Amino acid sequence: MTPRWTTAVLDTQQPGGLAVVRGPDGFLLDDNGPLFAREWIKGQALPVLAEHGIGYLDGEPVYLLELESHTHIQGCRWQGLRAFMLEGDHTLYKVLGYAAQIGTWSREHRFCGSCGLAMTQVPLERAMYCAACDLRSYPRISPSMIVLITRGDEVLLARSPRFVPGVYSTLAGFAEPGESAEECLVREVREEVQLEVKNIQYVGSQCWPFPHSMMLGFHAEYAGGEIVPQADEIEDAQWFNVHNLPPLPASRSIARYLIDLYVARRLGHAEPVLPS
Ligand SMILES: NC(=O)C1=CN([C@@H]2O[C@H](COP(=O)(O)OP(=O)(O)OC[C@H]3O[C@@H](n4cnc5c(N)ncnc54)[C@H](O)[C@@H]3O)[C@@H](O)[C@H]2O)C=CC1
Ligand SMILES: [Mg+2]
Ligand SMILES: [Zn+2]
Repeated sequence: MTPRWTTAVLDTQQPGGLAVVRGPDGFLLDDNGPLFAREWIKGQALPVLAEHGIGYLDGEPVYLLELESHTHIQGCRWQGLRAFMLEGDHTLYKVLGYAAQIGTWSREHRFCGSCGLAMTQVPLERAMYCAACDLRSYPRISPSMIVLITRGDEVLLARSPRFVPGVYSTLAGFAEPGESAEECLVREVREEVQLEVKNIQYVGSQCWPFPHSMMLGFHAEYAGGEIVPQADEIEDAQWFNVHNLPPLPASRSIARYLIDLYVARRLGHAEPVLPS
């Protein structure tokens, strides 16, 4: 089956196609959603910072207009990417998640990080270029590990002060230079709860465009220690029985998948599918 959405670098000199519009408050949307006829929306005198051709949706070319500032358009409103992740059509969320990462990168790479001069878009490549330094900057992706730690019928879940009240999730953290995903896992688990783990198994990965994480999902077994939550980062961490779980993260997150997968295996239920 042909995928409905494929990413591609498109020539912005070509007319036509569809456009998504991103500003400081998320994506623009009207009653038909966040995809606009490109020529029409470009005629609305928007404060466009950058335009990128991002791919094909059902065969139609799709472009991103990244705006300089907030703007009002009659009959339209703004919605953040998280709301599309929670409620929207999955393919549309993939389009917008990709657009958000390209928009963030393009906004943050207008100037060369080495010499400070303005950078230009490289035609037909997803890169910004500084001619003075002969330097290309590509979209940033930040590898992050995420792990479900288990002890028989119990799973270790924790709360960050940033979470929705009541929700508990798996431990996660950004990889640092010089470490493998497994080393990152061992370090983050020690830092966040002071536990030791064994039998580390890679489970799967997920793009997490908030703003540019690549989640590498693992399962690990408890090997020792008492839970000591990290000050400021971890509000609470507990062992929960698989029959008595607290409110969990959104169903499209790999955090939720890691929990659901373990519970399904433990209870002999059908296994969930990892959301891309
Ligand atoms: N898809 C999912 O199911 C989940 C995704 N996540 C994501 O995983 C990522 C890491 O999780 P956290 O616990 O927040 O990380 P963390 O435990 O490493 O702590 C966050 C801190 O890392 C630093 N930081 C921020 N951006 C960084 C970067 N690009 N590289 C290195 N350090 C950075 C900052 O000091 C920040 O306060 C986040 O993007 C988070 O949104 C977290 C949980 C669930
Ligand atoms: Mg963390
Ligand atoms: Zn430069």
